[in-house]
Amino acid sequence: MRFSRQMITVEDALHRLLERLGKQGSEEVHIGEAYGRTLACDMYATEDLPHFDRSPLDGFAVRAVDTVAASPDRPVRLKVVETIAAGDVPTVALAEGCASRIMTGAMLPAGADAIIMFEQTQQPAAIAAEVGIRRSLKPGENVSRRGEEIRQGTIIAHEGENINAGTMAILATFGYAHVPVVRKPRIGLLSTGVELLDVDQPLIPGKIRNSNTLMLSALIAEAGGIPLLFPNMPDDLEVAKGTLTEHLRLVDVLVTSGGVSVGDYDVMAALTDEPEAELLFNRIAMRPGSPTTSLMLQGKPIIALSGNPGACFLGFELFVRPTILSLSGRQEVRVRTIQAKLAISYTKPCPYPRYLRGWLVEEEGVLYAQPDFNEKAGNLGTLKNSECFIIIPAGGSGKQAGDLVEVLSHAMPSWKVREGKRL
Ligand SMILES: Nc1nc2c(c(=O)[nH]1)N[C@H]1C(S)=C(S)[C@@H](COP(=O)(O)OP(=O)(O)OC[C@H]3O[C@@H](n4cnc5c(N)ncnc54)[C@H](O)[C@@H]3O)O[C@H]1N2
Ligand code: MOO
Ligand SMILES: [Mg+2]
Repeated sequence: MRFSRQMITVEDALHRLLERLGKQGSEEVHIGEAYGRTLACDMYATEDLPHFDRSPLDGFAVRAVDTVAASPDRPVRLKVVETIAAGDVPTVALAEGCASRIMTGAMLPAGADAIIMFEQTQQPAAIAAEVGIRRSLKPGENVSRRGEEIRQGTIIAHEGENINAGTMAILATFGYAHVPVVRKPRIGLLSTGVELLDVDQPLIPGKIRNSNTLMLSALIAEAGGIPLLFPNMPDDLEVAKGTLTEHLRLVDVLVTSGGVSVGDYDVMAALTDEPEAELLFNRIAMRPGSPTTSLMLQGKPIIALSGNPGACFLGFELFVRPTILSLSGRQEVRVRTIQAKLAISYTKPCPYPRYLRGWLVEEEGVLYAQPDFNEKAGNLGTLKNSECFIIIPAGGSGKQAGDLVEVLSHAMPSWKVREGKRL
């Protein structure tokens, strides 16, 4: 199977993987820890919002009927009976000809049905016993009514929603000190290859330092998973079977780097031929990273990324990020693209869609996709500048500068670009 591989599309490969993912349980976290997590159930308004009639202005609470005759030339004079600050409960009900000083956010006194802002009154000092009302008001004018924004019992956030800063605000408003969230998936991570040295080891001929593990660990955490780093694995099939089986007990998904091609020591490819492994895919119509592989072992998915750093990075965005989002309970996990104009021509022919690393530039209101010149799968020096993948479709002779291309942007995640109608 490692040599006679069946090629499938990126979409089919992702589908095969996603349908094998289990469901994560939920946990309660303090709201201070909830940012970026996924809500595990629908949340409801525990009260009306606002939960009392309140003033949106600094001014006077009045009875509109008392102001009917008011004009700038002939202000109506009302007796000031109370000052109400935000947080106070008013103690005096307004009788005919009376007004209360009231601050923004404060509760309306009984009898009041309109608010006039200070600027539209004549009132020399804060302690004055009278106020001149310089215009007439309609009943209800400038009053924030109880429940006008949200009614008690309404759904305020849905299961599967990402908890962003706005969600934090609404959950806090309704008193949710603890929030039910989907448990973060534990993503095991290891690199294969005897050529790999640790970051603190001196270079010796033929060997390289392991850069993929740290890169992937950062990406996993950023995507919302808990990375569990395991030691590098030698390219030995029997060792691999034992080691991976052990690791899989501790994680929800295992991500590996390297050993997926047809080389003599490509251990992850060899593993897919073993009876205990169930192959999901091992050849994808894409460049780089066509040998990216996935298999089930011990009932759990392994995503085996290419060892080439550029291909490894792409494999993460196409397969691991959606896996983490899906396990995190997110409803939108599909890798969606946006359109931009290709900044320079790319004419290298390719039998499969090619994902060029690059970045987006806005020039005079037009979005351009700028490919990196250093796009070989084995190159890693410019990975840090790579903010998107520019998709050059298969066949033909590439794309010309100015042509519209699909772009998969991880700096501006395309899964955050909404589908559907504008308001
Ligand atoms: N005869 C063929 N050879 C290759 C083919 C092919 O179709 N036929 N495909 C090529 C393609 S495409 C890719 S992609 C690579 C896939 O390689 P592997 O996933 O098997 O990865 P390795 O062989 O282990 O390593 C490849 C490369 O990456 C370096 N590497 C590995 N791990 C790390 C790490 N953790 N950090 C940094 N760099 C790493 C490794 O030293 C190699 O240079 O196969 C092609 N070959
Ligand atoms: O597709 Mo490989 O990923 O060329 O390096
Ligand atoms: Mg190899």
